Formats: sequence, structure tokens, C-alpha cells
Amino acid sequence: MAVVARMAGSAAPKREVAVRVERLVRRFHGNEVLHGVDLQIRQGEFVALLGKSGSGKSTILRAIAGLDEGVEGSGRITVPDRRSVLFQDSRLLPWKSVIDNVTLGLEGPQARAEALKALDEVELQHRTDVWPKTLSGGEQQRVALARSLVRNPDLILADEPFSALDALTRIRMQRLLLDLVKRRQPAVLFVTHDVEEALRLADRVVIITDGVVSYDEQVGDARLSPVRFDERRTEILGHLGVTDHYNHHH
Ligand SMILES: Nc1ncnc2c1ncn2[C@@H]1O[C@H](COP(=O)(O)OP(=O)(O)OP(=O)(O)O)[C@@H](O)[C@H]1O
Repeated sequence: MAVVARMAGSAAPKREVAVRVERLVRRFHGNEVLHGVDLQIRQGEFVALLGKSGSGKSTILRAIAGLDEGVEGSGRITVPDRRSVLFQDSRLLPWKSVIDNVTLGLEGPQARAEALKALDEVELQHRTDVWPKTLSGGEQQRVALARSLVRNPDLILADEPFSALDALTRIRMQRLLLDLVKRRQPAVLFVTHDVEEALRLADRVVIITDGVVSYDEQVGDARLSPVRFDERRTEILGHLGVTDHYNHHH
């Protein structure tokens, strides 16, 4: 498996292909989970990745993130150098202050200024010098988002980043992420179980079934009308093997 990083400095005009996954195969102890996944994401494009539990969503994300040593075969993954990953938990270092978590690994006088700006964007400018454990779960996720922001990534990989949050914090985080994406135009791959979250956020929905891509559609129309939203939800739930009873009976 060749993981080819695109060279820094080849700053792409918008809508260039940012991520190219070709024939991705993954086996665990002889059991083939991914049978040859093909996926492209353009710069500035927001893709939600759905699929039943155990279908291989996290495995795809980890492979693209370069976190999986075990990917194999003749496949090829091309990704931007500047990428950041958001997980369900914030993965902050408990022995570092909020601001030091945000600047982690960055050097130079710019780093602190950038970190303060990012913490301001997630409305945590007043909590820069506290320990992560003194923050709520939602606040910790906002720090993780700020950490991602200062890296100004060309690609954001998110694995159910909001699923542990309460409903209100979740909506707030979705808005923050959408604002950020609008302004900075990274490519985004966002794993979620939540079809409505996918339709609120994504330009495109990709569903993985039995180790391959089984659905790949532009869904931006869902945000144009409530009727279209419901139709898309029913369609996608159908592809996931769920009948949308609510919609049928109302
Ligand atoms: N490290 C591992 N060792 C063995 N099997 C694994 C490993 N990681 C994943 N698998 C298997 O690969 C399959 C896909 O797992 P993956 O976590 O990618 O699914 P997922 O779609 O993200 O699931 P969920 O929605 O439940 O989080 C599962 O059957 C899982 O048991």
C-alpha cells in the first residue's frame, strides 16, 4: 500500500481532488473488511461517511489519516500533508494547559497568537490557562476543534466527533465546524451514524456496505427544503437497511 503525501507548497486551486483512495483493501486476521474501496474528495468538499456498525468506516478514516500500518495490497491513498483528525473524545493531553494543547508541536512566536485566535473562535478565550480536566466534554471538544483550526488543515478527518455531546452543544459544534469549513475550505471526511447530522453538514453522502462503496450522492439539495430533507433521509435510511416508519405514517 503506497501512501503518497502531496507536496506542501502545491497549494491547489479550489475543487482540485484533495483525497484519492484507490482499491483500499484491509484484512484483520484473514478476515477481509474492505474489499477495494475507491473514494475521491475535492478540496472544499464535505463528505459524510455512513454505514452500519462494523462496516469499516473508522478503518477507512484511519487508513486515510495514515494511522493504520496494516493497510495492504495494490491500493493507493493520496492525501494532503496538512490534515487533522477529530475523534469522539478530545484526546487532549491532561498534563498540558488548554493553550499548550492547542499549540502542541507548533513552533515560533506565531503559534501562541494563532492559538489564542482559534480559542476565541470556539469561544474559549477565557479558559486558555486551565487544565483540560476542568472543562466540560463539550468544551474539551471545542479545544480539539481549535487545535485542528490552528493547523489550518487541507483535510479534516472526523470520526463521530460530536456523538458524545448533548444535543445543544452538538448543534453548536456543527455550526462552528460549518463556519470553519466555509471560511477555510478544507476537504472533510466525517464519519457519523446520524443521518440527519450528515444531511445538515455534508455536500455528499457516501455509504459503505459489505466492504465497498454502495451509495455516493450529492445531497446539498436536502438543505433547500424540509420535504427534500425528509426524502433524502428516507432514501439514505433505506440504503442502510432501515425503514423510515415515521415518514411512511405521517
Ligand atoms: N484492530 C482490529 N482488529 C481486528 N478487527 C478489527 C480491528 N479494527 C476493526 N476491526 C474489524 O473491522 C470491521 C470494521 O470496523 P470499523 O471500526 O472500521 O467499523 P465502523 O463502521 O467504524 O463501526 P462502528 O460504526 O460500529 O464504529 C469490524 O468488523 C471490526 O471488528
